[in-house]
Parts: sequence; structure tokens; C-alpha cells
Amino acid sequence: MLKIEKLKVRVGDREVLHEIDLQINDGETHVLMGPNGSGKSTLLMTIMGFGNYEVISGRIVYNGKDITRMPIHERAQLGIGMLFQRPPTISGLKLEKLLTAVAGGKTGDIPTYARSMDMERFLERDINKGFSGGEIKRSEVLQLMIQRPDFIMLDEPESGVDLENISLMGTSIAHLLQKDQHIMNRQKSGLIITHTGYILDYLDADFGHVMIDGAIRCHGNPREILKVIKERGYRECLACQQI
Ligand SMILES: Nc1ncnc2c1ncn2[C@@H]1O[C@H](COP(=O)(O)OP(=O)(O)OP(=O)(O)O)[C@@H](O)[C@H]1O
Repeated sequence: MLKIEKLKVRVGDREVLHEIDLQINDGETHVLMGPNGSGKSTLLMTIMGFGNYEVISGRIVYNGKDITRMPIHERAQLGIGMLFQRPPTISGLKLEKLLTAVAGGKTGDIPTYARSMDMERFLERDINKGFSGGEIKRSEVLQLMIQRPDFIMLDEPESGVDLENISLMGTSIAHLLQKDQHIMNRQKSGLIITHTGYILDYLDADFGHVMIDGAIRCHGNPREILKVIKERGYRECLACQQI
């Protein structure tokens, strides 16, 4: 589904990502961990195609197509979606209007999905304006439910979410990634940034990676990696030879 080859990315005047290689196959969910400022969000923003993330070299291939220089909206049309760490407030645009646009005018599912995310009362409000941290995250998941992307990137979906809503977020994300379905050919894939690993309680992630100083230093079982980080810190990941 997604293949990243020797990707180098500059933000401002600084090279933030150094020769990243990553492959995510159909049906796989990968987890990305790493210290603050190591470049995790930069990788997701670059895959999504945001302009201030300049690809110096390398390429991003999605379903066999080189998307390295493709604009964001075309990537979204190809089936790439993202939950942002800090999505912007959009004054003057109601959430329902955005969802209608994302749904391509097919509004039928919106009330059902909004109810499932406990977001009905937010439909008539400007996007993220005055929303709490957890409400913003639920709104983002709701948008993904309507968009139905095939490749879903989630930047810290649990951050700022209370314990009850983590369960709602976790089960909803598991559903988006088809992780709650026992099917032979799962089509949806994901890349999730997490610090706490709470999301792993709700979906069975397949692979974990640790990014340190703009390079992926270690791969493995996500739960095992998380355990090592909790017990011994990221220094242990630097010593990891599984690259
Ligand atoms: N627009 C920008 N201008 C300058 N530097 C930037 C910009 N965006 C990101 N950076 C820098 O790039 C580095 C990587 O940031 P990034 O947000 O990708 O880290 P992260 O691993 O996601 O961190 P966190 O876990 O804290 O969210 C940081 O040092 C950050 O300050």
C-alpha cells in the first residue's frame, strides 16, 4: 500500500528526516513511537503532502503510484486520510458543512456517524471553535468515518482524551482500520503515532517503529517496544539492532 524510500525532508532550514525507509502493506497497522521532536509528525505531514515539508530526496509510493510531489487533495482522493495532532480552528465553517463536502453531498450517514461519536450537538458549530481537546479528536475521527480513507494516519489520537472517550476513540479507530472484523483480505492500513500506547488496547497493531533524531532506529512488536521504552527509555532503542 505505502512505500517510503530513502526520504529526506527539510522543514524551515533544517533537515528533519534522514533517509526514512518504511513499507506498510495492505491490511497492516503500524505504530510510530519516539521522543518529542524526533520527526514523527513531520513524517505524517509529508506523506499527506503539506507544502512546508520539503522533500529533499527519496520518494513516497502509494499503491504503485509515486505521490511524492502530488497535492494534498489528490492524495486524499486516492484514499489517504489523517487525524492531526493539532487541527486548526475554522471560523465560519460549520462541521456539518465540512462533513457534507467530505461525503460528496451524500449526507445520509452523517447523523448516524455523528451520534456514534457523540458529536451531534457539534454539527452546527464552527469547526473546532471552542471544542475541548477530546472533542477535537472525536470530530477528527468523525471526519475520517465520512471520508473512509484506505490509508489512515493518526497523530496521537489519545492525547487529551478522557478515559471513557479513549474507549470510544479506540473502538472507532479499530473499526476504521477493520481491526474489529475477522476478514481474510483486510484492505485498510494505518500508521499511528502514540506516546502512551493506550490505543494498542483497542486494536491489534502489527508493527512498531521507533524514530529518534529523524531516523527510524528500531522495528518490532509494538507492545514489546513500548514495554522496553517504559522500563529502560529510548536509549535502549538506540542500541536496538533490528533495523
Ligand atoms: N514549521 C517548522 N519550522 C521549524 N521547525 C519545525 C517546524 N515543524 C517542525 N519543526 C521541528 O522539526 C522537529 C520535528 O518535529 P515533529 O513535530 O515532527 O516531532 P514529533 O516527533 O512529532 O514530536 P512530538 O512527539 O513532540 O509531537 C522539531 O524539532 C520541530 O521543532
